[in-house]
Amino acid sequence: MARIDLDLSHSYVAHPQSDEDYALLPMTMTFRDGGAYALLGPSGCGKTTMLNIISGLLEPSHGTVHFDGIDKTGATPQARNIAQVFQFPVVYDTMTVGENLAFPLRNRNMPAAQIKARVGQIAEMLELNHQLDQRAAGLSADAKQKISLGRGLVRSDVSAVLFDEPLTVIDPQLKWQLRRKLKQIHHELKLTLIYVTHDQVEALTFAEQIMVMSRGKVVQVGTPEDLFERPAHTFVGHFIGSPGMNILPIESADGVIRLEGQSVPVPAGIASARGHIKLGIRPEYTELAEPGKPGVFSAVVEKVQNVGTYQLLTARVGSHLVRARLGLEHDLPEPGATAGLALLGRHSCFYRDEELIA
Ligand SMILES: Nc1ncnc2c1ncn2[C@@H]1O[C@H](COP(=O)(O)OP(=O)(O)OP(=O)(O)O)[C@@H](O)[C@H]1O
Repeated sequence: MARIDLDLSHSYVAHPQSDEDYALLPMTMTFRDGGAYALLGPSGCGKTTMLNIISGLLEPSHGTVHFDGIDKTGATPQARNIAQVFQFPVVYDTMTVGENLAFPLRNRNMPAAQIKARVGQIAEMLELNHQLDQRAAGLSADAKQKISLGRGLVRSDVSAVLFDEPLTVIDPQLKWQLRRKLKQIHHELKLTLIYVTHDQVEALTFAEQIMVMSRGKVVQVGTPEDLFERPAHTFVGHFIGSPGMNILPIESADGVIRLEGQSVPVPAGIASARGHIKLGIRPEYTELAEPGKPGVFSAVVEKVQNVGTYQLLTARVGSHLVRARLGLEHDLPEPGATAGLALLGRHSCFYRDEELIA
C-alpha cells in the first residue's frame, strides 16, 4: 500500500486561459497509506480525471504525482501497481469464479497454496465461496460485478485499489449490502481505497474521508460528520444532506441579524460574523419556536409532507424557502399559517464568499 500525494492541475485544452478551461484546478492532495477515500461530486466536476491521473491512465498537464515520496508522474498503471474496478464487470466468461479471482495472483507467480488461501478469503468476504467452481458465463450482472470487486481486492501488494462507480449495475438491495461489505473489507485488509461516486449515500457509508469536488476543485475533505456538521463551503451544505442545508443571505451587525426586513437578536453564546454574509442551517436543526425570541424568524408555511420517518415543513421567510425536518410527533401548522423558525443556534454556520467563516 502507498501514500499518494498530488500536486497538480489538469486541462484538456492546450493553452488554458481561464478557470473554466481546467478539469482540475491547481491542488495539493494527500491520500494516507491504508485510508478509505471517496471522491464525491456531480457529473463533470473532475472525479474521473483525478482517478485516471492517480492510476496513470492520464498524465496531468501540470504538476506531479508521488507514491510513497517517489515521483510517478510519467509511470504507467502497471508500474504504479494499481488495481482498478470499473462501472461494468470485467470478467473472463470462460473461467470459473475461482479462476477469475486467482487471475491477478497467477500473473504475479504466487505459489498455488497462497493463491488458494487468498482467493478463499476474498470469496468468503464477498459471499462468492459457494460459487467458486461455477463458470462466470452464466452468472448475473450483480454476481459478475462482485467478481470484479474481488479481483480488485485480491492482491495485497498493490499501491491502491481504485473504484470508479463500481455499484452502478448492482441491484439496490445488494448495493446496500455491498457498500457495508466494502467498508468491512477495508477494515480487515487495510488497503488504500479510492472510490469515485456521485452518490452521497454511497460515499458516506463507505469512506473515512470524503473529498467533495465541484467544478475542478476539492471544496472540502472531511469525515461524514465534518461534512454534515460544518460544511466548509455552501456547495457542500447544498450537496450533502436530504434536503440540503438552508442557505440564506443575511446582514449581521452588533448582535442583530437582518433577513428580508426582519431583525432578530442573536442568542447568547452564538458566534456570528459581521457584514453581508450567508447563514447556513440544516433542515435537521431548524426548529419551530415562538416568534420574537432570539434567533427566531417569522415564516409563512408553504407545505407539510409526511416522508415516512419524519415530516418535512417548507416555509417562506420573505422570498426565501426554508426547510425543516421535524419528528412525526409534532403537530405542524397548516399551509398559509405563520410560524416561528429558530434559525440561529449552535448548529448555525456563517459563510462569506461561499466559504465558512464562523
Ligand atoms: N477526454 C476529454 N477531453 C476533453 N474534455 C474532457 C475529457 N474528459 C473529461 N473532460 C471534461 O473535463 C471535465 C471533468 O470531467 P470528468 O469526467 O473528470 O468529471 P466526472 O466528475 O468524472 O464526471 P462524470 O461523473 O460524468 O464522469 C468535464 O468538463 C469534462 O467535459
